[in-house]
Amino acid sequence: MASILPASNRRMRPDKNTYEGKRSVYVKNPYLDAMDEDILYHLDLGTKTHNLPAMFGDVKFVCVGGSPNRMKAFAQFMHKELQLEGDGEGIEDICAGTDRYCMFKTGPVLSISHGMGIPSISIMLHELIKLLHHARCCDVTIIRIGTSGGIGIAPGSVVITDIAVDSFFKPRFEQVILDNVVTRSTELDKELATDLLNCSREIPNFPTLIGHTMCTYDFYEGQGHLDGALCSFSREKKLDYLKRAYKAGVRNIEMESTVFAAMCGLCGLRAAVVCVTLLDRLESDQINLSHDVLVEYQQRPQLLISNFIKKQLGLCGQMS
Ligand SMILES: O=P(O)(O)O[C@H]1O[C@H](CO)[C@@H](O)[C@H]1O
Ligand SMILES: O=c1cc[nH]c(=O)[nH]1
Repeated sequence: MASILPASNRRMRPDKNTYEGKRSVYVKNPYLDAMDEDILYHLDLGTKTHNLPAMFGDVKFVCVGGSPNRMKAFAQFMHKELQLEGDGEGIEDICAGTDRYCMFKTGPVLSISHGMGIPSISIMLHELIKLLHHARCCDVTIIRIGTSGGIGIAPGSVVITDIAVDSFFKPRFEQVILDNVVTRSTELDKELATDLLNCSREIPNFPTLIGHTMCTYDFYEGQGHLDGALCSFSREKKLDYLKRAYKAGVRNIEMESTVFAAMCGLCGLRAAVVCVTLLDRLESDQINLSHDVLVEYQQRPQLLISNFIKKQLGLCGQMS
C-alpha cells in the first residue's frame, strides 16, 4: 500500500531556488553522524582513507550518465572547454579501484557513470550525495546527460525534463523501504530547465524541447518494445500506450529520471535531466543508427551542458 510522504521525505528546499546564496547538500540519516568512518564502497572512497573536502570541496557541477565511456569523454571535453592545463587525455578515473562506476574531475565539474536503471543509479546517488556532504560542497547543480527513446519527435532531439513520470504517467517515484512503499515527488528545478532551454537556443541547429520524461523499470516490456525476448502485447496495444503517453505530455522514455529527481530533490541538489532521443518510438523499436550518428547524438547533451556550465562560470565569450 502506498503511503503519503512522511515529514522526513519532504524535499529540502533551504531557500528559494536561486542561484545565489549557499545551498548545502543534505543527507537525512541520523545514523551517519555517529559513524566513525563512512566507506563509500561502490566508489572506492571513504572518510578515513581520503580527504574528501580537499578532493571535492570545490565541486559545483555534477554530470551523470549511464555509460563510463560517455562520462570520460564528457570530462575530456570539459577539460578542453574550461581550458585547463594539459590536454586532458590522461585524465584519471577517481574510482579506478572499483569497476562499478567511474568518476572524473575537471575543475569544478565532476563526471560520473551510473549504469543502467533505477537500482544502479540509486546506489551511486546515495554514495555521491554522501560524498558531496562529507566534502562540504555547496550550491551544487547536478545534471543527468543521457539517451532516450523519443515519442512523436525527431530522433536527435534533446529533451529537457520538466517532470519525470512513472509508467502510469504519474509524477512520482515509489521507493520500497522495508515492506512499505513510500511515494516521493519527482519535481525538477523549473528555473534550471528554462535556463537550459534558453542556452540551447544559442546553439545553431540544435533541436531542443521541454517535456515530461517517462522512467521505466525495464527497457523492453516496460517501454512497449516489440523486439525483446518476451513480448505479450500487440503492436496496436504498444502504439495505444505510447500515444496515451504523448497525450499526457511525455516526450521521451528512459530508465533513471524518477529516482534521480526524487533523491536530488530531497537532498537539496538543483537537478536537471537532459537526454537526446535516439529514435521515435511511434516509428520503430530498434536503434539502428550508425556509430558516427550515435556518437554525435550523445554529444548533444554534453555540448549544451558544457555551454551552460561555461556561462555559469562567467566564461560566456567562449561558447562552442
Ligand atoms: O544513456 P543512458 O544514460 O545510459 O540512459 C538510457 O540508456 C539506457 C538503455 O539503453 C538506460 O539506462 C536509459 O536510461
Ligand atoms: O528507447 C530507448 C532508447 C534509449 N534508452 C531508453 O531507455 N529507451
